[in-house]
Parts: sequence; structure tokens; C-alpha cells
Amino acid sequence: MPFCSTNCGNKAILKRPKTGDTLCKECFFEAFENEIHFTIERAKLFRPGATVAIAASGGKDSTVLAYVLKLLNEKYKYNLKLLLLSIDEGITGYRDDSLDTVKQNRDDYEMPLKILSYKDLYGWTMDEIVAEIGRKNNCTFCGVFRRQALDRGAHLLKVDYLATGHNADDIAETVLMNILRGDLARLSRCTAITTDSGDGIPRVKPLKYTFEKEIVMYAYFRKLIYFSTECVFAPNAYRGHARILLKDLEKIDPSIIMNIIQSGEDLKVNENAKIPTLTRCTRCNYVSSQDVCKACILLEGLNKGLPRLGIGKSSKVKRLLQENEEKETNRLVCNGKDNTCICKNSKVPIIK
Ligand SMILES: Nc1ncnc2c1ncn2[C@@H]1O[C@H](COP(=O)(O)OP(=O)(O)OP(=O)(O)O)[C@@H](O)[C@H]1O
Repeated sequence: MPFCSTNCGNKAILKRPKTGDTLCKECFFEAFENEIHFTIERAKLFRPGATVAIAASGGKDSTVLAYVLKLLNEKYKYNLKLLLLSIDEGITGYRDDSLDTVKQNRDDYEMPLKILSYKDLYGWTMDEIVAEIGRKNNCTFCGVFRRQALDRGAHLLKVDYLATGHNADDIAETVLMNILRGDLARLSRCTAITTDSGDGIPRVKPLKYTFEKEIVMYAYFRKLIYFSTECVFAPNAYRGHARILLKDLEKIDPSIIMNIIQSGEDLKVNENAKIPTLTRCTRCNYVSSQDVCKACILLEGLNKGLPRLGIGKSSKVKRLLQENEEKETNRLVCNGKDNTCICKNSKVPIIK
């Protein structure tokens, strides 16, 4: 390797994937951290003195986020109070192990940690949900429940912001995914660095412009402890296709990642396009674009033995809910033979 391109006199040990610069370890740390500081400052991401919950999964991104936020908070005197918030989805052999990493981070970074579980919040673990739904659509449940669980946790902790470890690759992937799905509503808001969940606690993404490859390098050279195993249920997620596409494009030209984000940011939505308006779920009062939020529909499906209820188009969901209500009204006896009963196991007779 040649000398560091900053002329600091040290030998370079890496080539930055984002810029192609050859840098020594110290200059890489500085460049990496300064870019995140610049992102935070330019977007005025945090109000001085605020309390911030860092959504901590134990993975590389949220671990690096916690480490860098602590470092920048001290260096630049943001005066933030930092906490860790973790959601235990109940995935044996994955989340139980990664939560051990989060606990280690809690001790190393001296930040209070709050863990909320799907079992406590929804009555179901992901292991139990997968046993019902199978491995095809399970990520829908996990994503919807996690989003709401993090918001609930943020409210419980009475924080001012919820910071997630979403990085530039995640955001570019989401742009591609929303294009592939034709989901204009999500496409128009997925590149925002701050999103308002509608109930007062903004979600922020300080790593929005940070490349995943550089996060891995940073964690490696800083010797940070993180959990690197892929979720045992993830391989079938739709996101995986967008991810593969992005990785292939990145090989051609790494700046494609930033270009996709920029395209998403500059996108202007046709005024005639139909964008759903946010309202409150009539059941749980959580912010929703429908009368009943996705989490409540998914949960109802699980509890009634119709786990596919919330999967697919909202018109299909409405029809299923209606059919279900009709069945409930008409139900007298489940004979366990004709499969018409809505009970979880229609082989078991139910006498009303
Ligand atoms: N179980 C969880 N508890 C708390 N926050 C989570 C959890 N899962 C994901 N997040 C948050 O959402 C962000 C993006 O989620 P993603 O699924 O990409 O995470 P990951 O790959 O498991 O871990 P990481 O992004 O930390 O490397 C994470 O960086 C983290 O801030």
C-alpha cells in the first residue's frame, strides 16, 4: 500500500469504498466520523440537550451508530442523553444471541438499555408466528411489529428522538424496492433523514450517507463487538432481491448507491398521484393509513387462525375480514369436518 493520501506521513492500510482514497487507520476514522458529524449538523438532526433512543439490534450498523454517537456527543458537545432500545422478536438462535451483544454494548458504552419483546407486546414470538405462517411472508409480520414496537418503546422511554442504524445501502435498497413494487407513497418518503411517525417522536438516520462496506471496516479497525449472523428467517425476504441487484450495480460503480439515494430525494411526485393520508387506527390508536392498522390486522389474523389475513392487497384484507365476521355471526356449531369454522383448529368442535 502507498502512503496515506492526506499526506499525514503514515502508510495507507485501506482504500475507501466511497471515495477511492487510500488512507491510514487514523485518517479513515477521522473522515468516517466527520462525515457523520456533518450529516447530523447539516440536517440539524438533534436538538441540543435532547434524549435519544438508539434502536440497537446488536448488528454492525446500530453498534457503530451507538459508538460514533457517543464519541461525537462528547467531542462536539451535542449534550445528548443516549439510551439503547432493543426489540426482542423471539427468534431463537438469532435475537437471543444478538441481545447478548447489545448488553455488552450497554456496559461498554455506559448507556441504559430497555428491551421490549414481541411476546409481551403482541402475545406472539416470531418463532411462533413462523410456525403458523411458514417462511414466505414472515418478514412482513416482523417488519410491521418491529416498527410499532420501536415507537412504543420510544414513548415508554419518553425520548425526543429514535435513531436507527439504517445506512446508505439500506436506503438505496428501499428506493429500488419501492420502485419495483410501484409503492409511490413509500418511495416519496423513504429517503427522508427524519421521518415523523405521526405521534411526535421523530425517527432519524444519522448513517444515511454511510456506506455499509465502510461501516464494516470501521467496526473492524475499531475492534467493536457486534453480532454478524443473518436472521435465520431472512433469506426469503423480498428485500433480498433489491439487495442483490444493488450489490451487482455497486460492483460496476460504487457511486451508484449515492446516485440512487439522490434520485429518491429529488423525485417529484405527480400531483394527481394517490398518496394515502395518515390517520389513527380505530383499535390501537397507532398512526395508520387505514382505519385499522396493519399490526392490528396481522394480529387479528394470528389470533383467529387466519395468519394470511394481512398479507396482500387491502381490498383482499377487507373481503377476508368481512367473510370472517359473517362466519362469526352465522357460526353455531363447528363440526370439525367441513372446515368452515374460523377456529384455529377446526377439527375441534366448538359449541356456541
Ligand atoms: N431488534 C431490534 N431492536 C432494535 N432496533 C432494531 C432491531 N432490528 C433492527 N433495528 C434497527 O433498525 C435498523 C435497521 O434494521 P436491520 O434489519 O437492517 O438491522 P440488522 O441488520 O439486524 O442490524 P444492524 O442494522 O444494526 O447491522 C438497525 O440498524 C437498528 O437501528
